Amino acid sequence: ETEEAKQSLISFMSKLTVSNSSIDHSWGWSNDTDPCKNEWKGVTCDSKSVYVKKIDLESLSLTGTLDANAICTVETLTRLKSQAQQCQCDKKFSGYVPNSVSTLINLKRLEVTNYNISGDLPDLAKISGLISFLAENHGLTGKILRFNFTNLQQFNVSSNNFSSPSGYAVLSLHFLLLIVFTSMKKNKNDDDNVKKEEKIVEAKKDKDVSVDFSADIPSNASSEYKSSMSKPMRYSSTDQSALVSMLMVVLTSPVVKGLRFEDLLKAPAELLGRGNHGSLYNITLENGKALVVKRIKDWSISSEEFKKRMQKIDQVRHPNVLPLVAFYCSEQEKLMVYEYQQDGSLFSLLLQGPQNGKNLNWGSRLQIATTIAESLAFMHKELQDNGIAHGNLNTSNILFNKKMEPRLSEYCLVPTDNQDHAPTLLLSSNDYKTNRDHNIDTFKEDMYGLGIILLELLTGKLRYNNGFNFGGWVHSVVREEWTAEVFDRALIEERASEGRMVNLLQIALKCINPSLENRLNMDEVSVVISAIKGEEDRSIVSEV
Ligand SMILES: Nc1ncnc2c1ncn2[C@@H]1O[C@H](COP(=O)(O)OP(=O)(O)OP(=O)(O)O)[C@@H](O)[C@H]1O
Repeated sequence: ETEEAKQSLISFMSKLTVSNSSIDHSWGWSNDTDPCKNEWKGVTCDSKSVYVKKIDLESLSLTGTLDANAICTVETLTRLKSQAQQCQCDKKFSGYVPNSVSTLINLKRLEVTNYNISGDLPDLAKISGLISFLAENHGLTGKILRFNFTNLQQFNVSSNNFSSPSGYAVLSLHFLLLIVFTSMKKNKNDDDNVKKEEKIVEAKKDKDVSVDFSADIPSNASSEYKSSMSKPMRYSSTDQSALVSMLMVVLTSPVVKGLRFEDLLKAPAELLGRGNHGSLYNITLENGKALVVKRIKDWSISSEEFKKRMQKIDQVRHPNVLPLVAFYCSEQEKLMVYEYQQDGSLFSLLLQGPQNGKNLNWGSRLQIATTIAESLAFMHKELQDNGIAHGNLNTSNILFNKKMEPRLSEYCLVPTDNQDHAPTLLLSSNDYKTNRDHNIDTFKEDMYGLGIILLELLTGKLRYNNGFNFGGWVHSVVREEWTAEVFDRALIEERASEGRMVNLLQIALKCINPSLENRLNMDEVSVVISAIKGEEDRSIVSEV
């Protein structure tokens, strides 16, 4: 996490206590630890352990002041949950929900029930991705403003002291909103020209009070996604609308037939990550289909060139390269759309260990290495003349299907013709910084990326590790002739063939050779890795 966010969290926790004693040190929440890497109690981070996503204090039996203001700098927060037990209705908590909570644009759930929270209800309309707001049994006051969230699934502010929108005091307003039906009422507005939705909600109330929650909203995507994506979508006539549709190109995939840019805007969106190349969102279309949208950052490539590259990529298909299903391109915005892959990435498998029946034993690691090298060799061969390499090869771009077959995603995100751009994308690790060469060739860079992936598979360690010089570490271990020490313990325990592991290690070291000239090409690498795999297969057959 950033230092600022960490300090905010510490300040937030400092106002809470456990039954009049101080906070348990074993929970973390201290200056010398990191909320994600040191797994602070109650904190959940993203899969790369970089930023805080959720805070759940429900099980910690805390008392004190819930200073929600303190955590408003933790912009990545998607959930804040803190619930006093029903038996603690003497309201040991106090606090308030500040208006600045609306700066938490990624917030999806805010659940603070049974505390002694007072003050006005914050302006929830600004957090358009909110799906749950539970704040029952408080002393919340003020007016419930007109708002409408297409995403909202739960809203409970029972037993508070609100006044109605028209100003009449309403005591103990108790209602549970059930979103029963969403009707789409498309309505073009000449000023902002965004699609509008009208939601029908059913309110079950214990007092005969009607509150109007309907208001027009531009879309139901998270506000960051929505606001960023809607900028280039300002159009003011039917002609321009048609032009916008032309900018959205749906490729040959039957899964998204007829997909329109408006469908992307309208769909609920969840931020999956912010990488070097931009932000990635998971969106769900009305028909239930889940897609991911990569909103590309700072790619100074002409629209024409972008379109050409995308169409070229579409023509070169390999079963282990995730196909692009659509793309969008305007002067301001470039988007790439893929199907959502629910079976995780190589990064998460290496980081979190075996999950959902997936296990990285020696056989599967060798299979993954062989498949990636083969698919890259194929793509490089087919796209050599067009100068299109993957450009961003890393373990989070290797996604699995149910059978644990790897697929490369985001092929072609880096233009080879833009030398100014390429180095910044590639300088994300210290090991590369030390070996950088200004004459970047993205095909060779793919080779470097593959080398690092092979090292990660062999060592079980991840390249991205706070200033850790991964490549340098491997080199030093090998130089000192401690080769066996470099391998993942699990592989040694499994009695994987040391000879074949050393052979693969040698290939990896060749791939990351600082001298670009001396690196092999992908076809050569693929042949050698397949040979190691063939040897392994034969040894298994002969053992049987
Ligand atoms: N099609 C997909 N389906 C499901 N998850 C995906 C898909 N593509 C990427 N992801 C996952 O989403 C997360 C965020 O992806 P993102 O591309 O932003 O990460 P990154 O590769 O580190 O960034 P960048 O490519 O910009 O350097 C990663 O964990 C990645 O594995």
